[in-house]
Amino acid sequence: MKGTVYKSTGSWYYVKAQDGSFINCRIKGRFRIQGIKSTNPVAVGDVVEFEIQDKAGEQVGVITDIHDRKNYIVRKSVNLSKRTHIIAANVDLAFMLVTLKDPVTFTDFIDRFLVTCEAYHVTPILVFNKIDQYTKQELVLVKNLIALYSDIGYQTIEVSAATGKNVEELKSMIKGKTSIFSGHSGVGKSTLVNALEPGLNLKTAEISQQHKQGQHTTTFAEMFDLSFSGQIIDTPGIKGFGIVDMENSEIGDYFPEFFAIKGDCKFHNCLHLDEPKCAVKQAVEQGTVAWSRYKSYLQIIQGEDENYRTDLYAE
Ligand SMILES: Nc1nc2c(ncn2[C@@H]2O[C@H](COP(=O)(O)OP(=O)(O)OP(=O)(O)O)[C@@H](O)[C@H]2O)c(=O)[nH]1
Ligand SMILES: [Zn+2]
Repeated sequence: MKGTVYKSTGSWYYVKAQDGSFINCRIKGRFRIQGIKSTNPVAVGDVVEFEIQDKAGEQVGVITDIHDRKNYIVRKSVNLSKRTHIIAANVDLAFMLVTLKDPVTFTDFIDRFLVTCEAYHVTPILVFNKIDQYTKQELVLVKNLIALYSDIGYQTIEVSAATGKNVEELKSMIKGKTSIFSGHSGVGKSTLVNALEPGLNLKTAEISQQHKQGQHTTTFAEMFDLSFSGQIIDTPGIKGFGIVDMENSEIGDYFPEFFAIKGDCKFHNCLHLDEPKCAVKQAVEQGTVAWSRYKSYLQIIQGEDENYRTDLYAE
């Protein structure tokens, strides 16, 4: 039988069958997926084949096969092993909530998210939340950022989870799709999702509270059906996505505006660093490519820490 994984605890998988019923499944003993060094062979969002077995009068599912993934999102494993943890598979849209204050979202964080989405073939959408809380001056900064990213070709939307502004528009974007929401703690993920689907209480708040108390909890993603069709994957405790398994030579290609002009670089394998006659660096100098984007690129290529801070908004 075919089904979709809605939840996993590491040893159990909660699978929704095509008839809408849910079955607890285990993985067949020596079941492994070739070519993926991950700590979890099956993830939320995976489409799987399973068999029903009768164990002491109880029906238990056994996952026997996994269908090809359209895409998957990973993060580095917490234990620093070289293996990765698959957060979710078969994701259509990845939303990142951005706020310019309370908390501040810096452009390097946005850019890392976008690069990861490019690499994993997930469509990113930048959601500028808390649009109700900005002064006129701050709104100018928001508009500038929106212009920057929409010029590159990214979808953006201004919303207010508090006042409901553009929540209906956002709803029409997620309708019928499988979406994932990320962003710094406090950007309003839970509030927004509750505005989209009242009653769907995501665990994000609860988990970050646990972090504050210094507890380490292993958290697992979970998928929820939306009443107006579509699914949201809740990923407790995940602010952004890690950049893993990326060669320096491919990072530039995940900046669409760099990719578009790299044919004009003197060297076909230009890394846009110190090479002469680099079209990307020229574009940065001329202002047609944003300096903040180039700066993020340098940070990623130099492997700087994700929490590296810049104060670009002050410029
Ligand atoms: N002014 C304003 N406040 C908002 C808006 N959306 C959320 N908030 C407030 O921002 C705070 C954080 O919101 P949450 O929904 O808990 O944020 P979160 O992203 O889920 O945070 P974590 O659970 O820590 O990841 C709360 O006090 C919300 O009431 C908004 O659109 N406007
Ligand atoms: Zn170049």
